[in-house]
Amino acid sequence: MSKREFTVEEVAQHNKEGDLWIIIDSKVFDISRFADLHPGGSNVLFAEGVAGNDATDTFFGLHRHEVLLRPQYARLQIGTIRGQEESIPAPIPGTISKVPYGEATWLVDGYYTPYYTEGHRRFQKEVRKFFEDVVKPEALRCEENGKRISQELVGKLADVNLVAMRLGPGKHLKGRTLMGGIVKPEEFDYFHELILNVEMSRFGTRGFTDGLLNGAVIGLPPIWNYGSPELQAKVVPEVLSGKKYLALAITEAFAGSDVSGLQTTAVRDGDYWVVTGTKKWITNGMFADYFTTGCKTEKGLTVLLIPRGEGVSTKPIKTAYSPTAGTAYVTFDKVRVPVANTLGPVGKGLSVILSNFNHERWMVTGSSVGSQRVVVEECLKWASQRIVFGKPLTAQPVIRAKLAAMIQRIEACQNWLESITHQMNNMSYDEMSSRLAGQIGLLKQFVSKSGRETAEGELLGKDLTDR
Ligand code: HEM
Repeated sequence: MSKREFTVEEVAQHNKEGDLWIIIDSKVFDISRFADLHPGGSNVLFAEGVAGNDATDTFFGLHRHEVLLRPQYARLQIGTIRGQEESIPAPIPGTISKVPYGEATWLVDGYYTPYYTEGHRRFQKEVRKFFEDVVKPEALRCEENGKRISQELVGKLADVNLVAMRLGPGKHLKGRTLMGGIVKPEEFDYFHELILNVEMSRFGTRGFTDGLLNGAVIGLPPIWNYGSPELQAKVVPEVLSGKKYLALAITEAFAGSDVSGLQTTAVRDGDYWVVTGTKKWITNGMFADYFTTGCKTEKGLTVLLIPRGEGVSTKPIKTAYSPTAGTAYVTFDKVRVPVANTLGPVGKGLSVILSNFNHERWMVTGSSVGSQRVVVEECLKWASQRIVFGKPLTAQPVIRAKLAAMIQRIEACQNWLESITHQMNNMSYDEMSSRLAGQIGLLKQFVSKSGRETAEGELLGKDLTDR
């Protein structure tokens, strides 16, 4: 950026086509050539009070601050106004938002928490930085172009042991360096994991967040909880190191949460199962090397680990979010799967699948809470900044009521989620399965509904409409 200094009078000379400067918050921009490319049209830039003038208020009434930070626009700045200082500093990536309700209370100065320690705070800082610096640029790109996560990024996730951490506390973390060593494996708890789930959802890239190896996160627990030691020794390291990809294949056109209605069938033939059927909405399925698959057998539901190979085919499903998630329709056509790939007892697949749902559902609520928090922050920022009818949007009571409803929802979700996370920290896997399944299921439903209502800016109940 140029260090040149100008006076207001000097800038005022440049107020015509081919020679157009403006001032935004003490910075001088030469927009002579940009004017024709301006997404808001060139006319507005030649208006009185804009061309050659200080257009700070007009600019911030129409644009997000981030516009000025984009490299193609930042380079339009040619200097600053002598004696003036910037009064609207750009948000610093990775730092705690100053927007009210823009962060969970435990991150805000002056508030207290019974759950998070200094260690969690250090971890959160590191994780936010990692996601901002390492993950965000690719997240934004892939969400847009629909391409799957790159092997290079997967390598970086493996370096910090991201997938291993996203599987929660446990023996699988032993001997691993977590996030550069900021937390010891034996200290890692569900609040650390919650921090990861929240932080990874802050870029508004919903498809990419699922593409960020969610298939492994939900598909691996049945392998290490129920797979043979040989199967675990082969598959777990491949997946955690990012060399192989995994997807959980339960849902079918015939059955979703109604797991007992699955129709994909596995029939024994010597040392093999022969699997035939289809699976739908399989996250990461397009690039998965293995499928943790729910099958119907003569003795009841059974879970099998099916490697991609002869008879396995995947095709993309068009979803409401980005194809970067790799959502697939999977077909198994007489696929021969070694009996050694059976996960858990034959006929006991329902409990293998259902016990896995708790963690998955809890994880989903964490990422939804992360996304909703960002929506609240963005809406508060924009509603304070955007001028309509000569006033900021926040001057309109209906907008304030919408914001209040959003805040009520996010705080309720956050607090319930933290309370359940605290229970998880103090329970065994089996206790969680028996005591928290109801709580977690209800929480997930509540948080998802809240997410939709917040995204649509719904008011709370009918209170206001009735009046
Ligand atoms: C360095 C100066 C400027 C840059 C880099 C810039 C850039 C942009 C960009 C990228 C957009 C697309 C929307 C967005 O991404 O937010 C936009 C829209 C717009 N800009 Fe600018 N702009 C500048 C100055 C101005 C000024 C001084 C005005 C004054 C009237 C203006 C008026 C508008 C309008 C009316 C729109 C359309 C907004 C809408 O559709 O809601 N811009 N501008």
